[in-house]
Amino acid sequence: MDSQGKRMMQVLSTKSGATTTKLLSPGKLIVLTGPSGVGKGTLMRLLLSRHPELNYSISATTRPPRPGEVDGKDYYFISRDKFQRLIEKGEFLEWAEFAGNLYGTSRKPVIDLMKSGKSVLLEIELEGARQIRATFPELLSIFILPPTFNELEKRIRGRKKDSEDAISRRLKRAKEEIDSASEFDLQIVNDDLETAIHDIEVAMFSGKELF
Ligand SMILES: Nc1ncnc2c1ncn2[C@@H]1O[C@H](COP(=O)(O)OP(=O)(O)OP(=O)(O)O)[C@@H](O)[C@H]1O
Ligand SMILES: Nc1nc2c(ncn2[C@@H]2O[C@H](COP(=O)(O)O)[C@@H](O)[C@H]2O)c(=O)[nH]1
Repeated sequence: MDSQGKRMMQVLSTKSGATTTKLLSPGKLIVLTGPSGVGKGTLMRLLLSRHPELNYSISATTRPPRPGEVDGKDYYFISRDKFQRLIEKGEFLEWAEFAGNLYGTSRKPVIDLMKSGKSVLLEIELEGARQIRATFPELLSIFILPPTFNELEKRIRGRKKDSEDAISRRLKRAKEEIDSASEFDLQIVNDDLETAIHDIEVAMFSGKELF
């Protein structure tokens, strides 16, 4: 088996705590989307730590860094002018305005990873997910839902990272986003974190295009 076709062994944890050996085929694109605060980032970090063959693309944003966020690790924090220039040069695979800031996925790193047979996980908002789905119809797209709207609000507030203005913009947008959940391949409720991870893993490892 050559490096492109090499299937990597992966241990898939199950809800019972038992493990099963699974193979994730390379060169796949998986998109996690859903409202702000639903837990996409938390799920993505867990998936990346458990499945080293998955790759993450660091997004660019015009949002100022939150305390503790690191440029080049959490995001590339850039000015609106620079972001606009990158749009004009066609450097983004997708980009969108969300709650007053611009966010985008750089084209080259994602395409290079996929060309070299690596799998890529993107964690992006609704408009960007739609753009990616139009470009790569074969992708696996997963919409993460909160157990209730009240719980979503509790999570956004609980992380204490956003201003009141940002929280209300995000909650307003969340209602519209949740109404679009059925556009995506799968809808997974992030109530119990381990159950949600398990459900995503099942989709990743048993979807026909992922085997
Ligand atoms: N299953 C869960 N149960 C309870 N709390 C959770 C769960 N999943 C995530 N959280 C918490 O919810 C908060 C928001 O999670 P996170 O930042 O991952 O959301 P997000 O969808 O990535 O948000 P954003 O889109 O704004 O970046 C965090 O404090 C996180 O610890
Ligand atoms: N369309 C894109 N959306 C992105 C990208 N990177 C992150 N995001 C999404 O933006 C919101 C807000 O993020 P936050 O870090 O300010 O809380 C959230 O839904 C992210 O998933 C991207 O490259 N493109």
